[in-house]
Amino acid sequence: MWRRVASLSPLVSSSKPSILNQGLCTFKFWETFTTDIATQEKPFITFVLGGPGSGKGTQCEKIVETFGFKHLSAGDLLRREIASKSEYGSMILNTIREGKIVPSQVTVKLIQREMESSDNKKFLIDGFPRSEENRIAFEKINTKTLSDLSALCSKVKETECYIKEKSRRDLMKILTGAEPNLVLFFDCPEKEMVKRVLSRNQGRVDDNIDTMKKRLKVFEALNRPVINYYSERGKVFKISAVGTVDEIFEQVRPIFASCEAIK
Ligand SMILES: Nc1ncnc2c1ncn2[C@@H]1O[C@H](COP(=O)(O)OP(=O)(O)OP(=O)(O)O)[C@@H](O)[C@H]1O
Ligand SMILES: Nc1ccn([C@H]2C[C@H](O)[C@@H](COP(=O)(O)O)O2)c(=O)n1
Ligand SMILES: [Mg+2]
Repeated sequence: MWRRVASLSPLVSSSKPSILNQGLCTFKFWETFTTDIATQEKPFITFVLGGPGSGKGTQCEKIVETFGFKHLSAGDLLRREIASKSEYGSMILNTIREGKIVPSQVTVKLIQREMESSDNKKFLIDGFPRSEENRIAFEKINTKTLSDLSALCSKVKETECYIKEKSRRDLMKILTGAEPNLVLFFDCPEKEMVKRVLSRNQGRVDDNIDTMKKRLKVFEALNRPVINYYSERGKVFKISAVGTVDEIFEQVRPIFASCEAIK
């Protein structure tokens, strides 16, 4: 299970060591602290990107079946909010109808809630980040983790346990997960995406030609820069989304099959 930093806090609330046993305590504390962190399972995060109707959701189902990921579709989480008539429901509905992007704090909160309540640590985050704003907001979840850890380390110093600056930084690196492990990009011609969306038949409010035109523009203007950002960091696997579902999956399969981290 993915354990959160907060679960470590009881470790630092133990009473201050006496002068005599301080060295031993420091050693034991450090050993326990680092072992606990090292054995912590970091989430394995895959972002699944591509234009509207490129087949992200369809391929995610196959990845789940084959590799046992937890699938989190940002669009599905937002539609669930609409259906549950939550406080943001009508704002989300209007935004989706307009083919625009819902404010990041709403979407990130929904994703974060699902991640934190999942026993599965392998996540497929489908349709997110849709914009640079989304991407940066997601990174901030982890920055918060970082500052939690910073506070934790200061507390450790207060109890006179000795942590070298370098160790502290290494620790932070181990615990943070701001970046996805990899990004799948389903590359599909616009004409094909339009055809697929207009014949999807799932009663979605955005599956009509007017909204679709807007979504395609938003994809180019806001989502493309995110794909470029991760491309520059060598994280993007570009997949040709033309062909049968099985043919496309045969391009996806080797990416995960060769990935030791998810076994
Ligand atoms: N390779 C394919 N060939 C033909 N049709 C496909 C293919 N893959 C998916 N589809 C169909 O195209 C439609 C869109 O697919 P899907 O819902 O997976 O796309 P998506 O990228 O998740 O879209 P959105 O961003 O709008 O949620 C669905 O009706 C799906 O069954
Ligand atoms: N990160 C996201 C993901 C989705 N939305 C909104 C806007 C999309 O057009 C709509 C449908 O998403 P899909 O099912 O196509 O992935 O949901 C968003 O605002 N932000
Ligand atoms: Mg989808």
